[in-house]
Amino acid sequence: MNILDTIVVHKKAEVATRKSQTSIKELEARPAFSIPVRSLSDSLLQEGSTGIIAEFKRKSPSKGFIKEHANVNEITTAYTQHGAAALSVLTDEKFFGGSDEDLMQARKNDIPILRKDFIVDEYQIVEAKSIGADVILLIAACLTPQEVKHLAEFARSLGLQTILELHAEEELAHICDATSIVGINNRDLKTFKVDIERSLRMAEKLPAHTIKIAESGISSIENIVLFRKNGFKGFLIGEHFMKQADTPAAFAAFVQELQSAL
Ligand SMILES: O=C(O)c1ccccc1NCC(=O)[C@H](O)[C@H](O)COP(=O)(O)O
Repeated sequence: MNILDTIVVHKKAEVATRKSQTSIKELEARPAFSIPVRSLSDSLLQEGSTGIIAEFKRKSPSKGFIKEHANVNEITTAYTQHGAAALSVLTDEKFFGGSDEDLMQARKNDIPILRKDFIVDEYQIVEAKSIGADVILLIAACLTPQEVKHLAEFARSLGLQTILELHAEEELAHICDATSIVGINNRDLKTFKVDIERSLRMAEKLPAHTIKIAESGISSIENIVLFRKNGFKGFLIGEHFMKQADTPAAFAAFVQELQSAL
């Protein structure tokens, strides 16, 4: 079994356990469930936006530990203060060392937050809203087109936006009305190989109105300038910032350099 299949099997079991512990009614009663949702598309399309979706990521299946004891408050606050367009917080514990608590801490910041997890069930979308997320991710490689449509429409009914993550041309059939934001993952989630050109090749195939996000393996200003020239509005970056000894300072310097390059 490849890593993505392993994660999905684990996630389905985890969701079953969580459902037996906390009802939908209890999730809906949490204060964060009722707070206004921030729009990712508005933030990415805003004049002068850096477009950076800055990710808080302690470890990953491809790299192991990146920053095991990272402080979520310190890092997400610095990302926000220094110009991130949005935050991405991994909530998967087993494979990424994240937690719902990390996202709840990050919610102190007033910019859109992506719950970065492996969503296979409506329950996780209610849960995302109940911990303060504004956006969910649906990964085409682990869902059918019908499941994507159903889950994206469900997210929309709760006021949440969806990023549909694609990796291969065959997955273009997963695009639907409720998925106007599409992320192209440069990392093959089965082999971990990163190919920055993948975003550029796939971008040409997307419907014209799509808001395009390049994901994974982005580590330079040149990468972002090239993606922008090709119509990308968003850039999901985790490892490059998290692996720096001083993540807040490295992020601030990166944004400053980006702004002078644009
Ligand atoms: O990052 C991984 O190793 C990984 C492995 C299997 C499934 C998903 C994985 N990552 C999730 C992501 O999509 C990235 O965290 C995100 O795009 C940021 O990528 P990066 O800037 O390369 O950390």
